[in-house]
Amino acid sequence: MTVLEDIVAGVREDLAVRQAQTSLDELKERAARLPGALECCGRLLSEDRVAVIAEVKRSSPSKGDLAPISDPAALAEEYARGGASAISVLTEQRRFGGSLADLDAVRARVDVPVLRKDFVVTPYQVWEARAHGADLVLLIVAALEQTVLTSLIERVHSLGMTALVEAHTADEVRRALDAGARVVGVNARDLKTLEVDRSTFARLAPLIPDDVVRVAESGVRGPHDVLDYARSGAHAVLVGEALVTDGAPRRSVADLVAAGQHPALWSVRPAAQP
Ligand SMILES: O=P(O)(O)OC[C@@H](O)[C@@H](O)c1c[nH]c2ccccc12
Repeated sequence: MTVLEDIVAGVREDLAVRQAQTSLDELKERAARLPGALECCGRLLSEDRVAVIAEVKRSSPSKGDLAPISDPAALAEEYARGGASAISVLTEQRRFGGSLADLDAVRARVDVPVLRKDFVVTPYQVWEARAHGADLVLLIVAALEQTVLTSLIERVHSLGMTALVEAHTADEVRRALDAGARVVGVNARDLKTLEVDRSTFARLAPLIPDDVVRVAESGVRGPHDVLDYARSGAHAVLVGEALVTDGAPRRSVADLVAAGQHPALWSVRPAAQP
């Protein structure tokens, strides 16, 4: 069994417990009472800077506990003040220590778009995301059959949210695009082995057309990695560990945002020139 299969098996067990507690109709009623999801593609596609998506991440299967996050909403607020374009909240419990309560807390505090980061394999989880105020939902190509991927993307979009469709290989990028993804994330980490290879984004980005948002995920240690990803065509970067393990999240995000506006990017991003 790969790490990914193992995680998804645990997610399905936890999901069965929640489904027994909260019916789909209840989720739909909750979702109907909320303001609509925020538009995300335009924000992330802005041509004059690289958008930073900052992640609330307590632990990871590869590193174990990363940081004690006593107040996820306060952390998210610091990210937003530092200039984050969106906040990613891990809601997977067993390996990442997250929860829907973390998503609720963050949603209540910030005005920027919020991403539900989990191993979504059923429409119920998409409704959950919306009922808890998410604007974006992660869908991992490697965890989904093509027909399921296509229908989950349609479901996310039909609820007014945006799907961040994650790929790690050329074949997965093609599947994401075939399935209708408007935002494609290239994860430098192979979820089957947990190994990180930062060159993955540069190899796969050319397969993603310009009107699709290209997100570089994982492995950003600091501003130089943002610059590298941006030079390879990233519209946005998704950063977790480096932000939660450093004591100054607002400044760290601001440094990444500044790197994404660096003059060295003017040649690859003509629209950024003054
Ligand atoms: O902590 P990092 O290396 O900055 O990575 C963040 C994010 O990309 C990573 O958490 C992630 C990317 N895809 C995922 C899918 C599930 C869980 C987690 C992830």
